[in-house]
Amino acid sequence: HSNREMWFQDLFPPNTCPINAKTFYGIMFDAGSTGTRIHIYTFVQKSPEILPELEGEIFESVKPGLSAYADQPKKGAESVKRLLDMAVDAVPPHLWKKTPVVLKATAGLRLLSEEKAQALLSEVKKVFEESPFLVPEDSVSIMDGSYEGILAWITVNFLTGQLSGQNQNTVGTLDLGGASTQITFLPRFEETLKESPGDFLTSFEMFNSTYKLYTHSYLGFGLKAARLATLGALNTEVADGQMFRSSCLPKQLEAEWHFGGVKYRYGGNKEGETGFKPCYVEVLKVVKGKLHQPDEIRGSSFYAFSYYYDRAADTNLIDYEQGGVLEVRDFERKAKEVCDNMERFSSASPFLCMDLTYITALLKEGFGFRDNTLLQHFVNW
Ligand SMILES: O=c1[nH]cnc2c1ncn2[C@@H]1O[C@H](COP(=O)(O)OP(=O)(O)O)[C@@H](O)[C@H]1O
Ligand SMILES: [Ca+2]
Repeated sequence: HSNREMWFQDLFPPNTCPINAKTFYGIMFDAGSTGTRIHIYTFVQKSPEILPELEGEIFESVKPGLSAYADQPKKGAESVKRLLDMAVDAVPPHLWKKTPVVLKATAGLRLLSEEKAQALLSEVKKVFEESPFLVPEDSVSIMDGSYEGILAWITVNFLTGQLSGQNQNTVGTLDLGGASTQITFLPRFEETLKESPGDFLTSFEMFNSTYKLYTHSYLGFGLKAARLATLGALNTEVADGQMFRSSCLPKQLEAEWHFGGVKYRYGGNKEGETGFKPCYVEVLKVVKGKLHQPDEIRGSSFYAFSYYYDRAADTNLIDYEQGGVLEVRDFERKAKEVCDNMERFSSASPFLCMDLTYITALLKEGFGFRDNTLLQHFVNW
């Protein structure tokens, strides 16, 4: 659309003329703990009475996430600026002023101190305000954990057609991020509603139905945060040169790792034990008794994505493009295989054993899933 078309738009009554179909754009940043992603959406409104349709999306991402710039907020904001420059090219200039730009940060920023998180958010806000786009009130913020779970649940159940029509067979969702993990489902039993802590239940309305969902975000239980917890390095002051060791890592390994702007040195149990058994004991300390276990989920199947998907695909449990269905015990089987043959898998990530063991423990001992609970692995969006 160009300015040339505008002068005659008024001549036609709305929705009689297809030229009246309006295109507009929206820019949304997902500031995750491991990376920042931009989604540039194109919508078309064919007539004023119906909801606009999503016509297209441009996606790009950068690593690391904003929280890695905890001590350099301006540099963090620059990483956002580089992505935003793509939107300047993608959106036609005459729509810049009408195109809203928002950024929602998740667990990486939740783990930072209030001051560091705010400094990052306010530098990003400056970048937005210097851009030609529309900057709504509250455009840069940390997303509430329960909203994060609900968003994933809506997306998956909407895409699979469970929210339209009569028979709504909704499926619960499991999201394993870098710093936090979410579980969300629609309770079917009165028991679940009665037994759940009040802040685990959220009602919302959509498409003329009210949904009361069970949802919770566990901060510090994302895959990367769990690595630190297993190493005993989460929420501790790290002394200079301090070494964190684990039986979940290759014996001879010694390396460095940056997370949330902090440098960690870690390595294997040079002298001590290595393998699935001692690793499971270590990981169990991180999850045991720390999560609420709703009885109802033991037998139901769930959609799993993010790092559940990535690690399942990395180890050929599922196809990288297609996804697939797994049982909880498949993760355990794979964890044993990798942990008890670490040399063979050392070309992949040195954390593969720890990650798979953590996923197994989180599912079984954390949430209380059965060995045969089905997990449908949904392609990450
Ligand atoms: O565009 C995306 N949308 C949703 N998840 C994504 C996207 N890109 C990557 N992911 C997945 O999210 C996981 C990383 O989590 P993230 O960085 O969002 O941490 P957080 O949710 O704890 O803040 C990885 O498994 C990654 O594959
Ligand atoms: Ca995420």
